[in-house]
Amino acid sequence: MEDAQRPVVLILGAGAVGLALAGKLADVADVYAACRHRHASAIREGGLVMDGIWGDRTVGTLSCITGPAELSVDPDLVVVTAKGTDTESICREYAAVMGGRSVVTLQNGIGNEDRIARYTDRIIGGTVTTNFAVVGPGHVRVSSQSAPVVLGTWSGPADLLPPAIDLFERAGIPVAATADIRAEKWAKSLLNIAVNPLCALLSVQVGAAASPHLRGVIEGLIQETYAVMEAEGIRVRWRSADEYLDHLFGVQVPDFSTVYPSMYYDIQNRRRTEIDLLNGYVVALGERQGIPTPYNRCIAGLIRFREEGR
Ligand SMILES: NC(=O)c1ccc[n+]([C@@H]2O[C@H](COP(=O)([O-])OP(=O)(O)OC[C@H]3O[C@@H](n4cnc5c(N)ncnc54)[C@H](O)[C@@H]3O)[C@@H](O)[C@H]2O)c1
Ligand SMILES: CC(C)(CO)[C@@H](O)C(=O)[O-]
Repeated sequence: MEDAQRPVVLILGAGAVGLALAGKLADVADVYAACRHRHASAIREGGLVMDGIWGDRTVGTLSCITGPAELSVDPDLVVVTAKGTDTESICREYAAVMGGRSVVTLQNGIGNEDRIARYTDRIIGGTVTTNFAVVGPGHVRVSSQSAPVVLGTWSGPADLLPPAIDLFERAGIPVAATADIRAEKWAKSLLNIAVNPLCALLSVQVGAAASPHLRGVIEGLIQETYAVMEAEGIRVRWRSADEYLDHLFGVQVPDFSTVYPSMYYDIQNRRRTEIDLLNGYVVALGERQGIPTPYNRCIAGLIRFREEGR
């Protein structure tokens, strides 16, 4: 980044995660948020309203754009926070801006970095284990957090990562670097595979995962995911499905017990979900490896049924 003190950051697909991030980064960077008209007009009029654990405040210094023609500067860093269903379309729309730039993705699921790689070869993969929700136009809430943001180089030179870590740190966002971002993406996906589709299907908060009625389903989802990860040579910090399930039920479910996961809002708002990047991805890899994945296949089928608006 040219000016380490006040870089220019472009957030692509600013909704719950992207607007909250933009609000924090605006303290230390000139931030442009590519978002929809309803957010852009509310923020231009009254600023971005944030509440929750990242602070209650109104941010008046955030610039919103609704298309690349409105961007008058060259960003030092691009951060993709669109849903995985929109990765391809938003990258295509902003292709001229992304070319050759350093791009961070904070999206859930597996496969976004490979799509972004069609537009730049300087990619930082990331995970964010925090709950964000859109309260209304130009208003976001950050409710709970279970781990720092984790960033790691996906492709590109060794000097790509430190400025991004430094930027997040200066903005007051808890962040850690990893040498194995591919494993980290899977480690984060375990939580989303376990709770996102169930909470979306049942219209319940994450705490419902502790119910003994759901426990067997979640165990099945995670055991299958571990079998597929093992066949693919992916090793995460929890060495076995049981070790992860202890963390899930002992730490993550309590941390997020009173919030809805992002997929819940997609089903409520009749939008496509990220199921193909989560449970659907496990099913596809299972087919490739000859590993049966009936729990994930069932859950993915139920979500696809709901995506059809039924
Ligand atoms: N919400 C959470 O708590 C949470 C936590 C961790 C990770 N994530 C992940 O972060 C990503 C974003 O999630 P979210 O909850 O912020 O989703 P969101 O739907 O609230 O925000 C994405 C925004 O991008 C906008 N968008 C899409 N294409 C666009 C375009 N071409 N131009 C302008 N705007 C465009 C959408 O309209 C939407 O407002 C997902 O991968 C999600 O799984 C979410
Ligand atoms: C951490 C998480 C489950 C909490 O909201 C998030 O990844 C989500 O909503 O997808």
